[in-house]
Amino acid sequence: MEKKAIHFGGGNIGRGFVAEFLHTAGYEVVFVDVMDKIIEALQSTKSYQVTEVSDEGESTKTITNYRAINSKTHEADVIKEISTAEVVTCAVGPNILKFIAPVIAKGIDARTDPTPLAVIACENAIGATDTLHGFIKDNTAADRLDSMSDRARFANSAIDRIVPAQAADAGLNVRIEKFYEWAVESGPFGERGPPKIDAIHWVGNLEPYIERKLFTVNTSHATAAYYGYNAGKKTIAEAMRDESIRGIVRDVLQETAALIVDKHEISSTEQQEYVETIIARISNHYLEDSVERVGRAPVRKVSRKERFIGPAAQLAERGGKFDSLLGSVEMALRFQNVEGDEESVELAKILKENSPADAAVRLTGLDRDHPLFPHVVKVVDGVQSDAKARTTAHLMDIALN
Ligand SMILES: NC(=O)C1=CN([C@@H]2O[C@H](COP(=O)(O)OP(=O)(O)OC[C@H]3O[C@@H](n4cnc5c(N)ncnc54)[C@H](O)[C@@H]3O)[C@@H](O)[C@H]2O)C=CC1
Ligand SMILES: O=P(O)(O)OC[C@H]1O[C@](O)(CO)[C@@H](O)[C@@H]1O
Repeated sequence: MEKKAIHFGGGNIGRGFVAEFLHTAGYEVVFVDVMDKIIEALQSTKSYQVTEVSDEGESTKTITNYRAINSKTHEADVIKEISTAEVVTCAVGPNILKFIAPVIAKGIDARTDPTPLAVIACENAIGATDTLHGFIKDNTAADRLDSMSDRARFANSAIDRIVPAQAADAGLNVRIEKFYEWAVESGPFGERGPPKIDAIHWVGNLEPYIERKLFTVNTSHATAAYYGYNAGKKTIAEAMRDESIRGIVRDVLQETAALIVDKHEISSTEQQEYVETIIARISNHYLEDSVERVGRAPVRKVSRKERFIGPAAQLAERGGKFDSLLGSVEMALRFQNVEGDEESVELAKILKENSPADAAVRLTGLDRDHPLFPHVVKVVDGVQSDAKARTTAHLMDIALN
């Protein structure tokens, strides 16, 4: 029988990365999404194209052998598919995991296949599969929990490929960078071993991979996005052409490199080479990547385990330098009320309605006695004071005219 993988989220990374590699590995891919437009497009086509863009030119692959189900309207079909699949992946965004968990839980519960399902969340977050697993357990009957590992195994992953927003007329086709990295824990699959997916680099310990990726790629990318946005730049490539922003990105990466080299078995030479690769990748002018896309969801991005506070907190605990990271936090806090980004509206509200210390707790989740906390409060205070000064100036303007 043909191998089958169920993938939640038919968006950019879903179509342009996960499905591409599942397809190459010989899987039939069943996309699950809640967006009618994406589902209808996937149901009414037999193929779409993934085009890699780099200095070396363009190369296109055709993806076929897929189906699509709308989980909003056809939940029972999704459950049935999961009950007979080998793999479930998702790329829906870390905040959506709780919404896809109930249907996955039902699909897992309905399994009779002796080989456990492999569940791999492909989100930009530390321990995203563990988070999903937690929600799945919450949606499983208590008397079925002990035997769940007979029906499913859960492996965390680190996923890296820049897939910008696509042109309005692109349809299902995706333009992406050539570079990719997909590291997944092998341990959860035990003696039976993980599924055969050649693009995956199976690793015993994921922490060095996910921390190196999140605290280098995503820290630098988001730094360029927030500084770029506040300087009126349109794209990441444009921000990176600005010498001062490029210098700041390098300063931030020096701080995270110190942590990565100190904490993991990665030499400073190796980390420096990685940094150079990442700077070249995020400067790629072949990808039209807007500062708004890369800066999206600022509340998530300033949270405790994420790309700025995560490394800054660890550096503060180790007596390291973290002031450039605080600069990125400040710029992230200034990413407010951006059109189409709900979290940027929520961020503005939190900053308006709370004292500096309370806003710092709500946004970063840092304990008040953490060594980083007073530094973050100072940054929050500065951003709030600027906002108040701008409001006062605006009101005076209205009164005078
Ligand atoms: N775009 C990129 O360069 C990269 C993105 N990622 C991660 O991949 C994830 C997805 O990112 P993108 O593909 O860029 O976003 P996207 O917005 O293009 O795709 C997300 C998809 O999830 C779908 N979705 C939302 N709620 C759903 C639900 N309840 N059930 C099923 N589908 C649902 C959306 O309709 C959309 O099609 C995020 O966690 C992101 O951090 C990771 C590495 C690179
Ligand atoms: O939703 P997030 O965390 O911004 O995830 C997407 C990010 O991941 C990256 O692909 C890096 O792997 C960036 O291109 C992109 O900004």
